[in-house]
Amino acid sequence: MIYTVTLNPSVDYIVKVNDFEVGGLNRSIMDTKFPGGKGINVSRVLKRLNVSSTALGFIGGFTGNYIEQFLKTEGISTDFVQVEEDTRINIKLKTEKETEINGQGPIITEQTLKQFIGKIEQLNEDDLILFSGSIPSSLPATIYVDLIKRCQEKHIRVIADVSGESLNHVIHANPFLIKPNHHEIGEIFNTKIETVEDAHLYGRKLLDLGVQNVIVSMAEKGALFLNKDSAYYATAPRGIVKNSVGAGDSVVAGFLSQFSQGKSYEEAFRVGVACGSATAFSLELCTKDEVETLLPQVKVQNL
Ligand SMILES: Nc1ncnc2c1ncn2[C@@H]1O[C@H](COP(=O)(O)OP(=O)(O)O)[C@@H](O)[C@H]1O
Ligand SMILES: O=P(O)(O)OC[C@H]1O[C@](O)(COP(=O)(O)O)[C@@H](O)[C@@H]1O
Repeated sequence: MIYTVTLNPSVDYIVKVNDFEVGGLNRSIMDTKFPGGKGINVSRVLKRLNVSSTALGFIGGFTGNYIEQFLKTEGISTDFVQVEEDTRINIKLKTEKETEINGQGPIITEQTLKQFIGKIEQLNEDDLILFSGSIPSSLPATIYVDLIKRCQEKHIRVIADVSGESLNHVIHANPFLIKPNHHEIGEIFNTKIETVEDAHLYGRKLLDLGVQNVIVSMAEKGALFLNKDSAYYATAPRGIVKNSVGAGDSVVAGFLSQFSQGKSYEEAFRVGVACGSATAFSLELCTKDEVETLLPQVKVQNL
C-alpha cells in the first residue's frame, strides 16, 4: 500500500482577479476551493490513475471535515489524526502572475503526535510512504528525519517532497526518492539553478549525500531523474498554464503510480512529467485522460 503523509493539509482557495490592485477593493471573477497539501494531492492524483493509497496526517475543525468528506467522496482511504484547531486555508491568487499565501496550520500536541506515530508503526516493508509539505510550527524541523528513521528501521521505502530547512535534514537521511524543484535545490547549495546542466550537477551532489533517487522538476523546462546508474532529462509538453498548484505533487503521483506497479524508473519518470504538465494545464489536478493525451509529448533522453 502507498501511504501519503500530509502533516499540514490545507483547503486551497483559488481566486482569480483581473487587474489586481494592491490596497484596493478587488472582486474575483472566479473562485473555487479544493482539498490541498502535498500528500493529499498525491493521493488524489493516484486515485485518478487507478492506484489506491491511504492519506495520513493531521486534520481539524470545519476545514478538516471538508477535506475528509471530499476525499471520501472521491473514494480515497484516509486515516487522519484529529486535532483541535482548524486545518489551514491557503490562498492561491491568480492575477497576471500566480501568488500564494500558505497558512501556518494548527498546533499539534504531543498526544496527537504519539497517535500519529502509532499509525506509522503499523506499516511494513511492502509499503511505500511519502512525506511531503511543510511542518506545522509546533513540531520540530527534524520531525521528518525522525519519522524517516522509524520507517527505514522497518525497511519501508521513503519518498520525500519537502523544502527549505526540512529538505536540508532529509537529504542526509538516505531517502529512496526526493522531488525538489530547481529553486529548492538552489537554496540547499546557496546558488541559482537555471539550466539542465546546473540541475544535473547539483542533483548529483544529492546522490553523493546518500539520496537514492532524485527528480529535479523545472516547471516548463521539464525535469531530470537521477540515480547512481542513470540520468534522464524529460522535456515538458507546451501548453497554457491554468493553475500550476499541485504540478509537483502530480509528478510524484505519476512516478509512484508506475513504480508501484513494477514499471522502470524511466517509464515512471515519463508518466510523472506528463502528470505535472497535465495538472499545470488544468484548473484542478490532472485526470487520466489528460495525462494520456500529453504522454507522447514527453521526450526522455539520457544525459
Ligand atoms: N509552465 C509549464 N509548462 C509545462 N509543464 C509545466 C509547467 N509548469 C509545471 N509543469 C510541469 O509540472 C512539473 C512540476 O512543476 P514544478 O513547478 O517544477 O514543481 P513544483 O510544483 O514542485 O514547484 C514540471 O516538471 C512540468 O512537468
Ligand atoms: O505544505 P506547504 O509547503 O505549505 O505546501 C502546501 C501547498 O502545496 C500544495 O500541495 C501544492 O504543491 P505543489 O504546487 O508544489 O505541487 C497545495 O495544495 C498546498 O496549498
